[in-house]
Formats: sequence, structure tokens, C-alpha cells
Amino acid sequence: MSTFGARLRSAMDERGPLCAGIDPHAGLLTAWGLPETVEGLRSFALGAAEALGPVTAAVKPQSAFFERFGAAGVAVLEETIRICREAGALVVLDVKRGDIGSTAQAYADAYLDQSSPIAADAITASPYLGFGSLDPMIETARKNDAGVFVLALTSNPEGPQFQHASGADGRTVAQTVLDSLRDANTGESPLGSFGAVVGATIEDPTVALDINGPLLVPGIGAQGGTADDVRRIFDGVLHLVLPSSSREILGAGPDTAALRAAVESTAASFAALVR
Ligand SMILES: O=c1ccn([C@@H]2O[C@H](COP(=O)(O)O)[C@@H](O)[C@H]2O)c(=O)[nH]1
Repeated sequence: MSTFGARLRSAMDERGPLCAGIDPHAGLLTAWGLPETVEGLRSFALGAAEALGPVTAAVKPQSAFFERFGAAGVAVLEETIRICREAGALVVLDVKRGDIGSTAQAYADAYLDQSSPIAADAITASPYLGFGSLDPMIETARKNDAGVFVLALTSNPEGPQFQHASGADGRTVAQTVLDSLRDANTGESPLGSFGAVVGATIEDPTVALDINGPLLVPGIGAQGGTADDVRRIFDGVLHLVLPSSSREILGAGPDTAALRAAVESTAASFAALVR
């Protein structure tokens, strides 16, 4: 198997640069005519996976919306991941894990070791125990041709309080994360496997985003981010950008054709930025 970065590069080039989120919000279950039960969750998530998996470069299930139904919800998450991967989409599992190294290894074993029942192509990780605490995830990802997306400049308004703070060397926390990712991606071609999460809603894009790895960009659509924002914030690194949109695309469902049309038009608007 090729590296996660190489697989993602091919998928973005072939299917268009878009990650479609699967976030089974209570309001979306209702909008799709489904009950707020684990059966409703299963119909929603599997319907979304079958519609989106064959047409999007990447799919990003949000673990929280599955976990809220307990073990039965996690079983639906495993099924969702399997369907998306079998359909050819890369699965970025949004779990935002981070802990001391020994526990980080257990998270890596759960989500990145490809023999695990809940393995994904990549996960999201939180660096707030120090970037080095993520080493077990980075090393397990390397061994398994998987990837890790680390929070750098998140799309929520509270993020700058921590992410813009400066350390002893004068770099912001966000820049330290980005620099560490660039180091992890050294020598990788066509794209490293270690990405950053940078929102389409950030107000101060004065960071070096050239990490030779993917930039997962949430905040599109429901949070107000647009293709114009992406063009402005990511000028010079647009080839690294993997825009991510959940509610706006899912709002087109449950009809499969409508979901795919939403994916196609969103992906086309971002593909136009890199031409
Ligand atoms: O900075 C971040 C990091 C992660 N997210 C997640 O992405 C989706 C966004 O959903 P939308 O419906 O497209 O707003 C959601 O799962 C978040 O947890 C983010 O928004 N910002």
C-alpha cells in the first residue's frame, strides 16, 4: 500500500479536493425523517456513506455523534468506516485524540493499526499535551501507511486564545505545530501523511502553512467559510488544501443524487482555485 499522503494526493486529483463530513446531528436526523435512535443513526450514516463514499476523495465521520449512542453507536461508526473505504474514499476519523505518550499509543493502536476493527486511514489529534506526546501516533501511522491531522488553527472563535500564544522562542503555538508537521513530512513526495487542521474562518493567517502535507480545512458552509476565504487564507499553498464540509452537504440529503450533486458542486468550486 502507498502512504496516506500519496493516496490522498491521488484521490484529490481524481475526485476533486473535498472531504465530506458525516456528522449525524439530531437536527439532521429529523430533517432526513429519521428517529433519534441508534436505528436512525444507522440509516443516516450508512445512507451518507453509500452516497458519499464512491464520489468524494475523503469522508470525515465525526466520532462524537456516534459515541453519544454508546457501544451500538460505535458499531455503526465501524460499519460506516468500512463502507466508505470499500467505496474508495479515504476515511479521516475526527476523534481529536491526545494524551500522555503511553495512552497516545493505545489510541494509535485503536485507530491507526490496520488490524483494529475501528481503523481509519487517518485521525485528527490534539497537540495540547505537547507535540512530542503525539509521537506514538506519528510512528504507528508511518508503520501502517496511515495519517494524522493535528489541530493548528481551529475554526472556532475560542481557538486563538491558545493557538496564538507565543512560546519562549517567539513562535506561536500554531506555528510550532506547523513546523513540527513540516519536519515529520521531510522528504515525502508527492505529499506527506501528516497534516494540519486550519479553519476557513481564521482571521489571522500569518503563519507558514507550507508543511509538505495536507491542510484539512473545516469551517466551510455552516460555519461561514467560503471558497473566497480559502483562496485568501491559503494563497501559495492551495495545492495542499483539503476543504471539509459536513452540515452543508448533509443538508442536501437523504436523496443520494442530491448528496452527490452537493459534493460535485462543492468540490468543483475548490478545484477551480488550484487551476
Ligand atoms: O477546527 C475545527 C476542527 C474540526 N471541526 C469539525 O469539522 C466539522 C465541521 O462541521 P460543519 O457542519 O461543516 O460545520 C465538525 O465535525 C467539527 O467537529 C471543525 O469544525 N473545526
